[in-house]
Amino acid sequence: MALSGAKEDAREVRIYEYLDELSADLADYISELSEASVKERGVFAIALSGGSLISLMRKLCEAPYSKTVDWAKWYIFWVDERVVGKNHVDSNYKLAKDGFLSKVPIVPSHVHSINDTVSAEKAAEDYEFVIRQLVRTRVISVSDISDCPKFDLILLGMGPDGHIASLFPDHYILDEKAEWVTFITDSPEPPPERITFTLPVINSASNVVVVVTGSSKAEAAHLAIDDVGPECPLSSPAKMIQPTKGKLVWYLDKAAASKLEGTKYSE
Ligand SMILES: O=C(O)[C@H](O)[C@@H](O)[C@H](O)[C@H](O)COP(=O)(O)O
Repeated sequence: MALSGAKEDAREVRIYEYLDELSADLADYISELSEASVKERGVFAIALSGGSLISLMRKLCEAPYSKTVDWAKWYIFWVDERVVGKNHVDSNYKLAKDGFLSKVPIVPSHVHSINDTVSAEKAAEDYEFVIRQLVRTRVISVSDISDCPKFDLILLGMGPDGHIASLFPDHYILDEKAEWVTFITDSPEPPPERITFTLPVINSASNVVVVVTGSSKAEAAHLAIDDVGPECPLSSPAKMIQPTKGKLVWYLDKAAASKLEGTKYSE
């Protein structure tokens, strides 16, 4: 049984006792979003993050999804990436390739990883250019209220400090409004050089899913999800996930949800 609570109309919090159950429901939800998007637009543009998210997506590589998902229509992007070689142990591309992409029949030319041969600044610029081209051809949709790309699904993890993508607390790039993709060279967590989608792009997505597990994230989850008023550090990046028109769903395990207020059981 999952706990769930609709905190606001377009925001839902799903809480699971067991990771296997979380993983199964996550696979089911992603496959539903893929089906809806392919039906509506003919494609599914999905942006991945790193961390434990990839292993929690494992059930998508299994039956029935391995056969039922229209993999040929998937286009893969990264919400954030470490500026290291594609074979480097820190590469989010490598993580996704080893744990997910190599196990499902996604068209290799639909996989859009960063240019790993240039500086962080240039990699961000190049990646934004790639995204702009795909917005032009409508592989990626466009927001009707901003000029931002509208990804069909953005998948995020969250760190114990409340960071999402490579948007860290108190960092000046939280205020970045002009760029779609930006870069940092001073990440508080190694490696220091990263590229990341900016908040306006994350908040323009049709769907945002944040997957958070473990007790070390409980306080950050509470601050991000609950209405904590002045207690909340204003710069909690996870609290800034507020899709303008899209739907936000939090997937939490019991440990990560242990400090949440007022969540009700549902069948
Ligand atoms: O590069 C990073 O800073 C991390 O990969 C980060 O983006 C990750 O998504 C969160 O820290 C959650 O990671 P876990 O789910 O593994 O805790």
